[in-house]
Amino acid sequence: MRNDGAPTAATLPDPCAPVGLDTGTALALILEGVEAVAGEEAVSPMLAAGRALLRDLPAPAPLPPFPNAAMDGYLLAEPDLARAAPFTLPLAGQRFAGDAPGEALRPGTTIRILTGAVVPPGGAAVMYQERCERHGDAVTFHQTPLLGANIRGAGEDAGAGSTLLRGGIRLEPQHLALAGAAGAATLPLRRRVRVGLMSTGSELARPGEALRPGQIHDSNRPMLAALLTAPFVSLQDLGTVPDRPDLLAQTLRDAGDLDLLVTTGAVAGSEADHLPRAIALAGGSVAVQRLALRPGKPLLHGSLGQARVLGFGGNPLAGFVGASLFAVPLIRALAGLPPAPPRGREARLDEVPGRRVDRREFRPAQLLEDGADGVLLRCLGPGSSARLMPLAAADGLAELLPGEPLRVRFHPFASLLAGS
Ligand SMILES: Nc1nc2c(c(=O)[nH]1)N[C@H]1C(S)=C(S)[C@@H](COP(=O)(O)OP(=O)(O)OC[C@H]3O[C@@H](n4cnc5c(N)ncnc54)[C@H](O)[C@@H]3O)O[C@H]1N2
Ligand code: MOO
Repeated sequence: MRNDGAPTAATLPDPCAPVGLDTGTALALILEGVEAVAGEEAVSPMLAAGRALLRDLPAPAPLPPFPNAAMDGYLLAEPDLARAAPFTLPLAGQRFAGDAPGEALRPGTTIRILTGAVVPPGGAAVMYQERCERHGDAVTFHQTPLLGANIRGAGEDAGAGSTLLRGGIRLEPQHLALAGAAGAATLPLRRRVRVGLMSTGSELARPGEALRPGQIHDSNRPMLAALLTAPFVSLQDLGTVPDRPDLLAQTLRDAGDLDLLVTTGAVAGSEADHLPRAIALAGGSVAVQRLALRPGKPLLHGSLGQARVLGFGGNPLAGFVGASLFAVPLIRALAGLPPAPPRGREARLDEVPGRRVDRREFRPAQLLEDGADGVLLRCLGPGSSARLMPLAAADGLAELLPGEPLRVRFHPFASLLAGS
């Protein structure tokens, strides 16, 4: 934790110091002691996609609950399955999906039955209609079905009381079909992770506001809001706050209950970087670490009340990389999901990028080829973490590997989103 006021040799980061902490160690520190947020919400399966289920979901009844037809056709009783086709039977009724089972099927008769309709007692097989011919009140069968043909048995999918979904899983469409089939009006979900987003900098004007000399508009909050949005996240926008410890501290005090505060700017340790002090004024405790990472060398990490705090450098690409490497795994851990830091895919570059550093480095990259010969990328832009146009034109980030001129790992943008 550094103090406000004039910088001293002790408070300024030393540019000649060894490159810094590796990102794996930094993530381990960030995740140390993190537990999934406590608190439960009952949520309709219509709105539950992408969130963690807290408890096992048992089947309240067998699935399907009754034997039913798997095809549109005609129902036969067991004694009639011994007949040699073709043979003709009188039509004794009909069952559509949603009808009650009704009377038992009498041997020597057939009934019209549609897919999903209850098979009444005595029904032994459905012959699908393509092998039958109806003439008024009689049906000729051109094929004899086997016992049980085209009948879905009660409980064949799941028995009553069996576990349909395990607690802890992230609910995807395939799981929600089962939750729907079980008739669950709501599911017990972990409450959303509350994430606050704040940009710091006296140079930042509000959206729609004309720029005064020396001002720019905020790129980081819209970008981070998009990166960190997920079904299991509730975002709170704390806005842009000038480099003043009192205003920063007041904003933090007003923020309410957060699980994670994500900030950008004011981490390099200059005399205008008041964020660590403001967090201390608001009752928190943070430290700025230097990482072996570009962009994103300075990283602020600590806590404020119940909330974890992560602060990234003000340059937009520093925030992009920091959020992808640290904020997304932390949010996932808080949401009770595996933190899964981005792994990327093997790829190669079409040419050696200039201005490389010997540490983990990320560059905006365009996908040139993705075929049998692997993934070929081109780095865009001059490698400046302030440039936005190369980032917007890219398909993802290329992770340059120390000592490897052309071999990289490719992180498509979609894979870096908290909700991916
Ligand atoms: N002498 C040194 N100077 C700098 C170093 C260093 O190691 N020694 N590191 C550079 C790197 S790398 C970064 S990243 C930044 C980190 O500095 P801060 O986190 O204190 O960020 P600021 O100074 O507030 O801003 C840096 C840069 O980014 C612009 N910015 C800030 N917020 C936003 C925003 N929300 N939207 C768009 N742009 C933003 C800001 O205007 C500055 O241009 O320090 C370097 N300097
Ligand atoms: O964090 Mo700075 O943007 O490394 O380049």
